[in-house]
Amino acid sequence: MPPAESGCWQAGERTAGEDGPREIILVAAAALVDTDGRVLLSQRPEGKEMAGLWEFPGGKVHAGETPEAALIRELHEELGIDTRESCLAALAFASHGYENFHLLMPLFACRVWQGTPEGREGQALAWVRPARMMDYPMPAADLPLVALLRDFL
Ligand SMILES: Nc1nc2c([nH]c(=O)n2[C@@H]2O[C@H](COP(=O)(O)OP(=O)(O)OP(=O)(O)O)[C@@H](O)[C@H]2O)c(=O)[nH]1
Repeated sequence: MPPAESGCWQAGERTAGEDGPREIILVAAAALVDTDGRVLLSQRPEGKEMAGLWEFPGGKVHAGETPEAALIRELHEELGIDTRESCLAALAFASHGYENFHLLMPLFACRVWQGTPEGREGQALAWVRPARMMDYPMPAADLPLVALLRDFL
């Protein structure tokens, strides 16, 4: 198929970076996968930006932190579970321009952790098969990752 007729070409008439540079925010996220192949999604609580949307657990990487260390810290803080760097497998990344910032988000698969995930910050949790993730509204950055999870998991 000629490039000009393919979906990605049609979807993006604007050139990336047209609006000038935006701050790049580095966020590390996890696809926690259970023994049935379901992935844990966490609902963003009221009062936060993008409240109500379902996302992969994780959060911003602090200065001086590696993405893996940030993710281990966030999983403990948000869900009360413990995992190790050796249990994190780099799976994919999202690179997405939001209005106020550009999100760069490595996504790690994790199948081994200690503890039972619970919404320590009051957030709802759901174990979801990748094929059913379209039933859960997610941030725009995550949509390409959902397609990858369907293929990889
Ligand atoms: N954890 C996570 N964040 C995501 C995903 N997709 C996505 O666009 N984001 C965005 O990444 C940004 C950083 O996430 P965060 O959880 O640390 O941010 P936050 O708003 O809670 O900020 P805070 O840590 O200052 O409270 C948010 O704007 C969030 O919406 C995702 O799948 N997981």
